Amino acid sequence: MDVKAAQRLQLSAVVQPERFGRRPPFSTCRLGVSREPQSLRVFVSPMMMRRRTTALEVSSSYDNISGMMGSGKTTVGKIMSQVLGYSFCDSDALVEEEVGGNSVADIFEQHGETFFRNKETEVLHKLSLLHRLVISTGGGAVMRPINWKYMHKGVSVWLDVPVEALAQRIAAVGTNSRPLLNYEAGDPYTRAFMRLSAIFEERGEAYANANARVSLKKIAIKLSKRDVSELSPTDIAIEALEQIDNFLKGEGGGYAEC
Ligand SMILES: Nc1ncnc2c1ncn2[C@@H]1O[C@H](COP(=O)(O)OP(=O)(O)O)[C@@H](O)[C@H]1O
Ligand SMILES: O=C(O)C1=C[C@@H](OP(=O)(O)O)[C@@H](O)[C@H](O)C1
Repeated sequence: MDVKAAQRLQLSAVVQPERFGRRPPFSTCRLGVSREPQSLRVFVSPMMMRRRTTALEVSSSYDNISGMMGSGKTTVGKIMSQVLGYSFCDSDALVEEEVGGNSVADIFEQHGETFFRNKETEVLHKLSLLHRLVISTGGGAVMRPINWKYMHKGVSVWLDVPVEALAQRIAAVGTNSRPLLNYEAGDPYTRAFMRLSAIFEERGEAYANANARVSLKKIAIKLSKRDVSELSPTDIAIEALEQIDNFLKGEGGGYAEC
């Protein structure tokens, strides 16, 4: 994170902006690290556009981010982990590690989707036993109820990004690493758009199981941006942290939405 972005977050003494320049951007996790006490609390004073300095008290020490492929779970999750001083985990990367370093695309090709999904569930189970983590889950993790059992051990955040924006991002980077997207004909944008629309149709309700929904359309309105493409990952991370804060303050009181 650059210094300017850190300043916008108005980080407290606990998370010093100047530390961002010297530390690696985030620390990654490995499965099997020892547990830390659940009571450990992190106090951050980020925020916000309204120049309000709020103490964000994260009493849950495990946050997971869901959302469609390309929604920015990894990009935004790394920023969140840095702000919170947590480790960052990408569940896809852990599945790859468990399957001997094969890429997700190779795992799909060699073993099939069910094998991948079983490994993903195993990884989410293991991660749910750890603390002080921000986890970027694979986009399809929301489909299995058993995964929600694990994801609800912490606070879950849904990054809700319009399909058009997802398709633009994915068309820019290609579909090679995302096996569910790479077999439609047509130009890269149309291909991604068609597949993502169909997948979102199937999954929309499952994403809504998250504790907090971070809608990029709503953030764009709030920040007077013309379009969600004008939002930076930091804008989105800030909103996600605020939504977590809202959820924790009203815990038991339902869904947090921006
Ligand atoms: N807010 C954003 N604006 C523009 N591009 C973004 C944004 N967030 C992520 N991206 C880009 O979109 C692509 C997918 O992001 P990534 O974080 O890998 O998504 P996910 O982990 O949800 O699949 C990457 O190329 C990333 O640089
Ligand atoms: O949506 C999905 O079903 C998938 C999303 C991918 O993760 P990302 O969302 O990180 O791309 C990866 O887990 C796999 O390709 C399947």
